Amino acid sequence: MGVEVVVEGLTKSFGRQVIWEDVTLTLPAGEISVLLGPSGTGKSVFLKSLVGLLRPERGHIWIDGHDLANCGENKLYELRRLFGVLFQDGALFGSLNLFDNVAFPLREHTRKGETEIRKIVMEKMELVGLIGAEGKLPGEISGGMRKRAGLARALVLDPEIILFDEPDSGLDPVRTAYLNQLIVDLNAETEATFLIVTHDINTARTVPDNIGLLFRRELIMFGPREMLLSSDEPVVRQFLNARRHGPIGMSEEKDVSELEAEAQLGHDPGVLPPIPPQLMPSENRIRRTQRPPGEWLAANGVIPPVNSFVDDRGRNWLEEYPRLVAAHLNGVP
Ligand SMILES: Nc1ncnc2c1ncn2[C@@H]1O[C@H](COP(=O)(O)OP(=O)(O)OP(=O)(O)O)[C@@H](O)[C@H]1O
Repeated sequence: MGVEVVVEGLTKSFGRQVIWEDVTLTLPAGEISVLLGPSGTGKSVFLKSLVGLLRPERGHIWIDGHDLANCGENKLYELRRLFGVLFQDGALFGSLNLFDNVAFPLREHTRKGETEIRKIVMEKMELVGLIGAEGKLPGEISGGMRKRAGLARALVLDPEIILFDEPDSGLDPVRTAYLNQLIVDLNAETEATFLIVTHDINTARTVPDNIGLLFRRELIMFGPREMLLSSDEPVVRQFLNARRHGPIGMSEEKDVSELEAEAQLGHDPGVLPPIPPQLMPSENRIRRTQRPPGEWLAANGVIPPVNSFVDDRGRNWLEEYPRLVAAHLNGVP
């Protein structure tokens, strides 16, 4: 089971440029969270801060009772081993084949022998669907395969927390759909705590248990998927509807006069589309941390847009989900 990550009052600046201030959130153990935000709002800086590659000025990152933001180098080294990170381009060594790339952390950080290393590498290659490609160099394979190889390498030390920096960048929509399914399946399999930075709205709407949004140097909102997907907050609606109209401007936030001019022209960030069902693991499995659809909405008295939770086969997951759970309890595969 993954570990909980509690971020408290975190602030990061470079010189006089404040990137974000007073960020507070909890990544619940074993759950999938997504972090959204316009370009340049510091999402990558946030991921790097979580693994201790950057040191924030203020605040805490609590993991297993240790404050990663304020600990010494030895403790930091130990805590870092809880993490697996998938960097944007896979961050593979160009001169090593995929096998050696994936084996690298094992050879570097463990005393395991080559037989055991081979067993672990092949197991992870199989998880990401790369069996047969071990001998290829990163330059000989597609971007999607490089991402999967990067993912196999991120998994190789059995991390409790996995960070994904734009796993879908540069992928076509079909490959993105495959990768999203792989992410959900991996979460079911490993039960690690996941944090995904993405610009892909479909990924954000269907994959996570929780969504956060960075804007104006702060975390505007962080909470259950259904909370964000039913939010009235203009910046949330603008982002999730991918609209020009709303507080987010071309390169920075719009000022009050620009927003007033938009309002006079009747432009707004758009109405909320139906909440899609959450992507389920393959083979009708249920993730241990999965919340039933509609749970947050019902608990908070929020009525979702019509046609929410209906999938492309016309099945309503408010009815389908309890059936699936009942089938599991009865041992039906
Ligand atoms: N090491 C650094 N030194 C100085 N400034 C930095 C450093 N790393 C990042 N920045 C600045 O921090 C800001 C946030 O960058 P970051 O890459 O985290 O944004 P992002 O939200 O991930 O953007 P994108 O969505 O475009 O990938 C940028 O203005 C960037 O120039």
